[in-house]
Amino acid sequence: MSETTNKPSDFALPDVKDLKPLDSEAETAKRLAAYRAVDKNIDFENHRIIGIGSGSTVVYVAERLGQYLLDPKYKPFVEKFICIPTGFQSIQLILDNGLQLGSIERNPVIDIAFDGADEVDTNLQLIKGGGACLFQEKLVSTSSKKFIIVADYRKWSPTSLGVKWTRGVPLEVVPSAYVRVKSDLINKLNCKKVVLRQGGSAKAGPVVTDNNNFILDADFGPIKDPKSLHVQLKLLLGIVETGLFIDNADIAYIGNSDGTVLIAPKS
Ligand SMILES: O=C[C@H](O)[C@H](O)[C@H](O)COP(=O)(O)O
Repeated sequence: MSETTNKPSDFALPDVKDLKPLDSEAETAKRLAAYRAVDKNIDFENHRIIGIGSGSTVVYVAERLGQYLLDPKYKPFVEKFICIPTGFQSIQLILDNGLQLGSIERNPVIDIAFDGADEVDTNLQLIKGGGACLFQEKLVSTSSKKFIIVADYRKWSPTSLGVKWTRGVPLEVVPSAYVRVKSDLINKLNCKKVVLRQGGSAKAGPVVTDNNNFILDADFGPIKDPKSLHVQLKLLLGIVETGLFIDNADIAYIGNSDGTVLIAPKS
């Protein structure tokens, strides 16, 4: 029987620099950040449990891992990886790229996790949850020995959080408590504006998270002390988790439009 020419051993892992640009500068920058983060941080011999986040940037993390899986040199390692998802979309990314799906219940300690962010400041404090996935993302990222952010240049804030991401801090709330939380945010925490996130044209009524909760977007303007705000928010009854990820990320890979990557380690 003759061998096909398209067998996996013909696969050559592409260098991100050699790939054609995508439809927009931002999309190309996302791919660059994600590929570079995977290339520089995966330890094929020692990593086994890998966290895969949510959103449009982490798509390229899963894609890159899928490419390693096709390369005979890396396949024996990557096929043993157990990937821990942060939500429904993340499960699909893992499966679509041929990776092995695991659960955080079976694998409560994660070697390394990758995720996107809506805003990243110079201390690597983050706003996340723009895609309504924050609770499971935080469960995975805080269970990881190393947590890596991948993002494009629009997410990097050299001043403070709340400057680039102006839609407000995403808060996952128990549905029956959303009116109470809204009122507490305004009256107790001087929040400027709170919006119950809506499904828009794709769904009549509010967004419902993977945990069957609602999302409130709470605008505090520029956030001087994200840690203290996070602690205050957690004291309000009804808030399950906040989109402020504090002292969690170890390093951020920020793709620039000129083809460079800003690598920001935790200080
Ligand atoms: O809820 C969504 C997540 O926190 C995402 O990781 C975040 O919104 C960044 O998404 P993207 O990579 O699409 O900008």
